[in-house]
Amino acid sequence: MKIEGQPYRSLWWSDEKGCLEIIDQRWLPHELRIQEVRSLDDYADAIVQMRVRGAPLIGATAAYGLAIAMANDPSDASLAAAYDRLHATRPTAINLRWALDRARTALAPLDPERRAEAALALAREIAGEDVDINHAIGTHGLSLLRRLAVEAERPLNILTHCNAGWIATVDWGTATSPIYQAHDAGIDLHVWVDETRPRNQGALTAWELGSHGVPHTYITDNAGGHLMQRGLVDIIITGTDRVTRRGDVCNKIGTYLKALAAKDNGVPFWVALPSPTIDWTVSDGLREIPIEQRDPREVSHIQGAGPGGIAEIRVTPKGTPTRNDAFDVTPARLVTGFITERGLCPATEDGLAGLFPDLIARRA
Ligand SMILES: CSC[C@@H](O)[C@@H](O)C(=O)COP(=O)(O)O
Repeated sequence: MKIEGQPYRSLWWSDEKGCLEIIDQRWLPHELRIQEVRSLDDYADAIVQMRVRGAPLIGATAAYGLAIAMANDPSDASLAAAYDRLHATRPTAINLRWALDRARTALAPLDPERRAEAALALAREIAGEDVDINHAIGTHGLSLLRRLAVEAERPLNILTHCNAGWIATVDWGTATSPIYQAHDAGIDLHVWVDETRPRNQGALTAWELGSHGVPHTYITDNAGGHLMQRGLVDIIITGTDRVTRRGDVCNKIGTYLKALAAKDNGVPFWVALPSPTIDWTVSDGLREIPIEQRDPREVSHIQGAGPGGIAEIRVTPKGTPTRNDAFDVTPARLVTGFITERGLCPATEDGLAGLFPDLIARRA
């Protein structure tokens, strides 16, 4: 997508510099900073610190991380250590394990001398596939939005939570891909952007949508139900960090409450789902998906841009205990359906298996 008219991806490999370059998302939406990622430590740090974030982008970054490890030392021990190091960075988004498993399966049988080149080619392939998958999600989502727009007879109001935008992926985004494609197709729409405390990923979504000229309004996390009660939300589209084979959706904290309010108000709740985000090995999202516990400081303090740069201030009394669950699980029964790269389907095991019969063999 474009920033001030110039096309960007969230990461790209520079042959000239011999390293990966990323948009360091900690500085967005205030500053566009590009960072070179060179060592395995840099890769792990980029994911842990959320310089790169969003399930698909974490997966693609990890694939490049394994490639760097193989360039430095292609031995079996190095492959195993790099896998473990990267896998330990963040626990919830399944795309991380998906990308690492795919790379390890491809690299392990190879002669070590061939691993570096093969790992880099595979990382490029994973990044390229992500772009294609997200574009296809957008095409299928566009047909859904087109139908709703005809019924709405006014600008179509879409609500989204967190940032499942192009910077959470390599390009296009998942939840935003239908929005960008609908906007580009001339559909009159407006997006309610949830703030998404504590990391305020909504500000990233607002920055993206603003750069693309998509009409939007930034709202507090608690406003969604109120807007739904007043008929001001026609559809919700979120991304996801992991979907179980029966269709439970793990996504950024607060998603569950939006789904509950949507059910109560008859608002369709759709989830944009790339197939690498399906964890076929688990069924019950509440019991089986590990929820990342992040630094309580993200709750007790807020960050923003001030006259002297980026500033952090405390919002709680000193010493107040805080807890920071980064994700929650929305049971499949609250999800209207999935928008995938192969089309739309209900949030059920049969729905997913019908679209992805070639992938269900990954079931435990
Ligand atoms: C296309 S991204 C889908 C999800 O990864 C996104 O909604 C989300 O929860 C991101 O969480 P984050 O903690 O910012 O990595």
